Amino acid sequence: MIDNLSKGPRNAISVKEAQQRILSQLHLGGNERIDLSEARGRYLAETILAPHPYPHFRRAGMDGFAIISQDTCGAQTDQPVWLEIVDEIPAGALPSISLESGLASRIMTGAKVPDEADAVVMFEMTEQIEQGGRTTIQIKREIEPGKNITPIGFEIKQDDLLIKEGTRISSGEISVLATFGIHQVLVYKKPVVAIFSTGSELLDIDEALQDGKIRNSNAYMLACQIRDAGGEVIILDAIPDDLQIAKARVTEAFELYDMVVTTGGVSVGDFDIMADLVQGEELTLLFNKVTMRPGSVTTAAVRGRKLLFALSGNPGACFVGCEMFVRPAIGVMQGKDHPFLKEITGILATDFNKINNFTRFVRGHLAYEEGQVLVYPASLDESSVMVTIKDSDCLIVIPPVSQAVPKGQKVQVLLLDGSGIL
Ligand SMILES: Nc1nc2c(c(=O)[nH]1)N[C@H]1C(S)=C(S)[C@@H](COP(=O)(O)OP(=O)(O)OC[C@H]3O[C@@H](n4cnc5c(N)ncnc54)[C@H](O)[C@@H]3O)O[C@H]1N2
Ligand code: MOO
Ligand SMILES: [Mg+2]
Repeated sequence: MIDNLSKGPRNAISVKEAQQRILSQLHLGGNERIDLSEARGRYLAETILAPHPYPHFRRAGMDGFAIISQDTCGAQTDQPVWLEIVDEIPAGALPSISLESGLASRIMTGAKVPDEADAVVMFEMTEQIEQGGRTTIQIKREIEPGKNITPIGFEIKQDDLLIKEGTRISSGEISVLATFGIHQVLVYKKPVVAIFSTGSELLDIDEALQDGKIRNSNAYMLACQIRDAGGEVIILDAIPDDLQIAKARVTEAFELYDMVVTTGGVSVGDFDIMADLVQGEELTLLFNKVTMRPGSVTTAAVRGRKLLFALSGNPGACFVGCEMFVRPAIGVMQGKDHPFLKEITGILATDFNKINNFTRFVRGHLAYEEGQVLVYPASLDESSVMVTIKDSDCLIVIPPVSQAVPKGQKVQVLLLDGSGIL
């Protein structure tokens, strides 16, 4: 007879407690210097201060004329002032003439303003007239000092904090770094995560369907989630339901990679080998039951400084387990300050009738209606259901309740990638 108790006792702990146990094991990964053009999505491993102010010269904000504003004192429609144009300054060039009262320089947007000028008047506010071999402009109103000039350091002063260590690099950060000539950056190495699926029922995605078997969708779903979280993925061949083979393969993966994520075989079934594997002496179990649904059987263990996440085989549970535990772990290893899914408050758009004794993370989608964030639970939300993951941009948190949660109730909502408001 097969002894299910060999899978060891299961003491359910809360999601928060499970996350804390994981955090306590995590350490920052190594770092590497890479080209800025390769840095999108990476996490900075250094804090960067501004090496110079930005802009670093007084910059014209309009195409027009650099002038001394005092010269326009008293100017009005019937009493224009006349200034002589003595220079032309394209962007990238330097003024070649010092301005004095009565003189103006043509200047283009982005060009350095002559030191003596304190305003730029745009072309449209002037009239150019040739008289006596001189080119002059007529200005019919007073121009205030500073007009259309961006002062030195307007955006950033020298030594200002540019980007803090642990920041994820996206277009805005790339723009800042490029501006300051920081063409290479120190970033955390991406943790290399091995993905194993377990289950003798699994076919690879290019195999023909067979009766009783299914294609291994979880490995590819997980690979996507892990890459989104900033990890590098190695999808390893699926493991049949054989404890000795699984042990050998997982041990090998620990030697080669920074983290191991498995899917399937963590429940109490006769062939649920992961539940036994995490009880082995090389591993220290962190938890094997969490008061959440889906994903109650989510299991985590540590070997040396490396983590093993044994996620459920049920696609819904596998997805949620990865979002709640694997994603934050990868974030922390790259110095991310707030590694957990972002949380907002939303309003439940339909009744939620399932009674739970565990906290439920219900797949759903957000809608903005009349200034409010409404959340719609997915029609099919069981742990085993795969198809509604693609329609979800959030997880609706339904705490343990003994009654249905009515439409209109405020609920906590965790935002998934693609919610558009991350
Ligand atoms: N007697 C009990 N049975 C079950 C319990 C329980 O408490 N007592 N828990 C149920 C819950 S809840 C879940 S969740 C599942 C967890 O199952 P496992 O993690 O052991 O996963 P498997 O048994 O290997 O597979 C479950 C399901 O998922 C399919 N699967 C597995 N791997 C993949 C994959 N890579 N891609 C797509 N689908 C996959 C597998 O074929 C099964 O249908 O246990 C319940 N049972
Ligand atoms: O572990 Mo199961 O997903 O709780 O439903
Ligand atoms: Mg099972």
